Amino acid sequence: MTGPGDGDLVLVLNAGSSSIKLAIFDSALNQILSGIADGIGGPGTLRLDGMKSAQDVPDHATALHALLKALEDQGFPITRFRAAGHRVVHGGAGLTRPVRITPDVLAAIKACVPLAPLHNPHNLAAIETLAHLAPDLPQCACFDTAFHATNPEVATRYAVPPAIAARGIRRYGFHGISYASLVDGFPDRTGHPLPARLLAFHLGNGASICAIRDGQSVASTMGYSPLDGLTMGTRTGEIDGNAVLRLAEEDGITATHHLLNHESGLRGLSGGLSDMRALMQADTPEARFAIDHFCYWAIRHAGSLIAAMEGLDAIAFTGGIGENAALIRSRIVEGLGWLGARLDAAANEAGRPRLHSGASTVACWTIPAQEERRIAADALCLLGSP
Ligand SMILES: Nc1ncnc2c1ncn2[C@@H]1O[C@H](COP(=O)(O)OP(=O)(O)O)[C@@H](O)[C@H]1O
Ligand SMILES: CC(=O)OP(=O)(O)O
Ligand SMILES: [Mg+2]
Repeated sequence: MTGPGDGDLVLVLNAGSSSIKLAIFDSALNQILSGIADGIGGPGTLRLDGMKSAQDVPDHATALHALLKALEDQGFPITRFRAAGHRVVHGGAGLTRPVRITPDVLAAIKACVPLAPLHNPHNLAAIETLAHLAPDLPQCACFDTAFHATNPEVATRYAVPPAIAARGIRRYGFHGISYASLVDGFPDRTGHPLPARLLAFHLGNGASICAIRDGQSVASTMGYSPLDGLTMGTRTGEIDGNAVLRLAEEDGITATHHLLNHESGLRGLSGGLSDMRALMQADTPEARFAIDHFCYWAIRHAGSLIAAMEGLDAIAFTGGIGENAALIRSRIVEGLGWLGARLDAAANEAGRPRLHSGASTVACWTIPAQEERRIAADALCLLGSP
């Protein structure tokens, strides 16, 4: 089947820890279609351009195949695309720009699997599935770590001897495609130029904060892997290395890995719920404590990042929680009230772009994450004119 735009369509796949998002763009970056499989690991849903179907999505492979089948049913078989672009969460120290996928790049992404165990395997699986279905399709990768390549060494270095740092034991930072798209989209969304000191909260299943100074990342709450920093859906966030060593000694490495990455965070605190929407509806003391913990640590880490960029001009919220959960935004901004941040309650409830009241000395915004558009733009840039 052919149609308008054939030959210039780019398919973007964004595999997160609990969802796979998909989008199709033409060469002018118009979004032609979007889809998502979410709730992976349980009774999830599949949506393609608003059409929703409940579907059991036990794992990422099932979700990806279901999405590709739904695309084909809509007249978009894989052969219709000029290229595919992927979000790849960990690019290590070497992959700091978007790249065409080659065997060497694939090997470098594989080498980063231990650093992002909840993500890189799914990103790789998406690349390999498409390569199997369409061996001639050019594929590109954009890296969540890349935006943080501008962090000063003092921010990325752990206080370990040089030989250990040389083994790649350092902070990288993640959600960089989201932050890069936030920087790009800020003026259009807000009607204001990018402020000098912007604190960006990417709050989704994974969550982080980034200090953005003059458009560049100077510090992030995430470290060596996407486990560090804030309390997350199923990840601990910051935890003392000696506590990890004790758990590994007593329970073994596999069990400890599973505990820290899959059974902790909101899920561990609440006794089973990792999803913020579900937690906000569950009126139990455990659910309330999990929400308190999430907000408290977001506020505490925010303080550290504000210090790293020597003050604050504006705050931006993005990601599934940041864009949709008015309660969480208001709790976090209240916690930063000592800086002069004040919300307009009605604007916050309505999830408007501008959230701050006239009395606020800090501007507060919601900015939808546009990871897929950014990946498509980078892929088109790499491919050049058709
Ligand atoms: N209306 C809403 N209210 C509260 N939380 C929401 C809402 N919509 C989505 N979320 C939360 O956003 C999180 C998922 O964010 P998302 O950025 O899509 O995840 P991922 O990290 O998998 O990309 C979940 O905790 C979900 O409950
Ligand atoms: C890096 C990361 O945590 O990604 P996600 O929020 O998609 O899980
Ligand atoms: Mg995400």
